[in-house]
Amino acid sequence: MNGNSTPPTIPREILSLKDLEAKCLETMAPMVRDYLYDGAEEGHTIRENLEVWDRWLVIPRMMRDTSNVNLTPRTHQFNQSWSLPLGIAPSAMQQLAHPSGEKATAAAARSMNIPFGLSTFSNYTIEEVKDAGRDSVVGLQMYLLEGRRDLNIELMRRAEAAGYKAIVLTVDSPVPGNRPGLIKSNFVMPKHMKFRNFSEDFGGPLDQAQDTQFNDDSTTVAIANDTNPDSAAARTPEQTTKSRGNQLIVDSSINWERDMTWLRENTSLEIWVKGILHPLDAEEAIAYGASGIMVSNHGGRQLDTCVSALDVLPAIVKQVNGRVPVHLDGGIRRGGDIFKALALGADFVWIGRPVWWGLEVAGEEGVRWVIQTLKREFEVVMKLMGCRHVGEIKREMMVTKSGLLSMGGSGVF
Ligand SMILES: Cc1cc2nc3c(=O)[nH]c(=O)nc-3n(C[C@H](O)[C@H](O)[C@H](O)COP(=O)(O)O)c2cc1C
Ligand SMILES: CCCCCCC(=O)C(=O)O
Repeated sequence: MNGNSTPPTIPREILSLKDLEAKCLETMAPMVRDYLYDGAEEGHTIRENLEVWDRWLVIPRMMRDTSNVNLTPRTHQFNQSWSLPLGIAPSAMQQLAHPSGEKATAAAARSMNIPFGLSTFSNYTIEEVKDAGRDSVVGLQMYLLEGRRDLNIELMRRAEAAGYKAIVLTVDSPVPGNRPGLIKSNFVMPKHMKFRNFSEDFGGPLDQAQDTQFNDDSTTVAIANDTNPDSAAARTPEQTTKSRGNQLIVDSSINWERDMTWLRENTSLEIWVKGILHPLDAEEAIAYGASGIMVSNHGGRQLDTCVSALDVLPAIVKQVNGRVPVHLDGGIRRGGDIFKALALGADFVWIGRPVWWGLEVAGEEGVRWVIQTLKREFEVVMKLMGCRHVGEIKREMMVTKSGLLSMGGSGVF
């Protein structure tokens, strides 16, 4: 974190999120940097998430009077109107980047009228963050905890009471991904930071990664046995083993039938499903009552070499066919990326890591700068593309390089 005592601002020479990232890396502690950047295994999916956007080229239309452009999403999301089709995805332990952590992020989201999702593993409470972000704080991201569904129920009650709109169930993380960088840097959350949503002083789920991947003791065996689908799926949520005293463990036995039913029975909030990459999983989510779907590979942090969200988006949008909103995250760094995701059918997009760059450099102000920059870039792209509102963004405005070659001399070209 920036150690200056004067209120930090973003230096004038920083023009893009890429510049901000470089600035952030000048001061970010190596362990925090490793946690933020660490992807699964060799980082293929992280790179894919960043490169996929440039495989699509845009074909602009001219002379369409774009003097006034409306950037608001086509439809309300979480029953609210937002200034942009952009939100802040849940990410754990934001105090690592700034002492005000999730409170600063939520306040920035509020000031820009975009939504924010809070991680189960935040450093500020459901109530504190709601207070900082008010109507912008719409979702509580949920990991279902092994043997401690009582804690999940308590979190949901508190989210309901505080006025959250949705539980965002993350389905791509039955176990932490193989994250070697994190192990090498010996990542642990500093002692003075807490998972403040829990009254007990719990250890975090990433300690689990260290145990499962690199230790050779009896605990490892116990967890490995827990991932056996035959034994796990047969248990009720309450029967899942509470493996270790003070450590929160994500339930690796999560499954559609048992857990979506359990969630629907235990909360009045909307249930959104985060981490969908297959059209048939989108279908499962809808069948079990999901109010919305987030196409995501968890920022490349879980399964290496898995597809990018953008590449599978069209197939998922086709499958969903307008029944629920389809959102996307992963690798969004420019206003043009927002445009491309919408052109391929997303209703809304979310960002993860760029928020940490803003937090690190200038706290709440830095996060606001990130949102303002994406907004400004998106607006310019809309104008140059000849789109006066989000409803005018069309699939036909984009082509892949190989698609462009094969179009030579055909159709209107
Ligand atoms: C540091 C960090 C922590 C994260 N923590 C969570 C989390 O607690 N729950 C969750 O569902 N996703 C989590 N994510 C994933 C994000 O919600 C999101 O899917 C991803 O960051 C989007 O990709 P991007 O970082 O390229 O924008 C985390 C991501 C990062 C970078
Ligand atoms: C079972 C995965 C726990 C990870 C918790 C935080 C997170 O989602 C992330 O670091 O990514």
